[in-house]
Amino acid sequence: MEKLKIAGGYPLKGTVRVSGAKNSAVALIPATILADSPVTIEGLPDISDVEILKGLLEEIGGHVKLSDNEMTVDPSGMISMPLPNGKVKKLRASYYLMGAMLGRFKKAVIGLPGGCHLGPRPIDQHIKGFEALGASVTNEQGAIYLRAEELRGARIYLDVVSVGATINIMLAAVRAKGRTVIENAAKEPEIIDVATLLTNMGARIKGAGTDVIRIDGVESLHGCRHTIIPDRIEAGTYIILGAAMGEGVLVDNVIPQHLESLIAKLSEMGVYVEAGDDQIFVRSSSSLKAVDIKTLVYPGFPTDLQQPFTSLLTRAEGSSMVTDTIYGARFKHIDELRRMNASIKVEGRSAIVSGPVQLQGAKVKASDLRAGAALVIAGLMAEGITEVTGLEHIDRGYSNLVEKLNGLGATVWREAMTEDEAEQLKNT
Ligand SMILES: CC(=O)N[C@H]1[C@@H](OP(=O)(O)OP(=O)(O)OC[C@H]2O[C@@H](n3ccc(=O)[nH]c3=O)[C@H](O)[C@@H]2O)O[C@H](CO)[C@@H](O)[C@@H]1O
Ligand SMILES: C=C(OP(=O)(O)O)C(=O)O
Repeated sequence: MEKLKIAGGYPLKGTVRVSGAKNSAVALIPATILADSPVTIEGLPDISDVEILKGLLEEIGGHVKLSDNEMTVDPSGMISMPLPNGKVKKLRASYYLMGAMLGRFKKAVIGLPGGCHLGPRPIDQHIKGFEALGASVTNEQGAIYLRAEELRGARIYLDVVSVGATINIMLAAVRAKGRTVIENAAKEPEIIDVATLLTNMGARIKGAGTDVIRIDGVESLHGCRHTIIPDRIEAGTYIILGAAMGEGVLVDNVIPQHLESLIAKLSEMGVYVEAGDDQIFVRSSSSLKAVDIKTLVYPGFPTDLQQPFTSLLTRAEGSSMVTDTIYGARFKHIDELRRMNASIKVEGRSAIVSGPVQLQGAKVKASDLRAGAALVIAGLMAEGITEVTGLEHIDRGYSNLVEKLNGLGATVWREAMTEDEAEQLKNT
């Protein structure tokens, strides 16, 4: 087991290149199951979620090659192998195996997913969608059993705007008979990316990126080549870091339109942010103003940037309110930030940050992926050395983090934990 050590307090400068989007990758890879010939995806991030999905596709008989961030999946030999346990529990997005395997084989057994613990994360809307398409869905000892004689297009209104349910229903519907209409669909850029791949595979999808998606089912799908979109959350994390500590940080390979809510909030704080075609330049300021943020579905402020943004707010003058309307309990990073001298109160779905304070290095633990990002940013802002444990969460979503940070002039390194430290961590 390893920990991350950060020597904080130094300004950052230079260029950082953003990798492919985790939340696209984890849907694009299962989507390849639906084809009958090889699919190649370019620009995948070096993250554990991608490795785990590769292993899962191999378990069901896929031939998968992954090198230089490019994955080619030959799905022709795949079978509907039950996956009730094991790797499926290591990530959230294993739920996309349900839609993709149901779409291709009309049956699937998939264990309930893992992923970040952000409070309750039900999948009732996914199940509602599968049932509307004609599947019977049961939960047996923690695994979801899906079976259908045939899948028939249906009109499905999502009671909750859900990224996962929107994509999962698309996956199940592309090879169903007739037309499926998803109403109140999520509009995140990753949904458009998945629809683009499926369309290149021969699917007929209209309206991805709006709240009504129409899918006309086709008999079969074929292989193709697809380039993934850049990760707007990874980009946002480096932009926030640039806003906190940057003497001039250029974040390269971004789609600035995906980050408008973040850019607006940073400008309101007094951060210098300039968006180019596929780059964003950011420079901190000696005094930052407090702002309130409320997370919302896209194009609102992303919940996945709420935790990293909270670290930045510790430097702002005054009181900032952070409200998470998507995950009301996504505040496990706050106790750790307090250990680092932050002054933050949690009241219901909101955290109130008082600043400015000078953060101090400390030993902290990442409870989930973006809590990890928040602590890394805090460590870089802090005086002294910070040690972050729980790296398995951070490795789910940040490609080559140490190299990218050190490329900006940070001093960050991974170190093996002693046996005592590893034992202590297990008991916390
Ligand atoms: C792999 C992936 O893409 N993960 C992202 C995805 O997660 P995920 O797809 O799991 O998140 P959803 O968009 O589905 O969740 C949004 C909200 O709807 C609720 N809900 C969701 C589904 C459902 O069937 N019933 C229900 O009540 C959730 O509890 C949550 O409050 O979108 C989240 C919200 O942008 C991001 O934080 C995650 O990074
Ligand atoms: C919550 C996240 O991921 P997941 O849904 O994969 O757990 C995230 O990326 O911040």
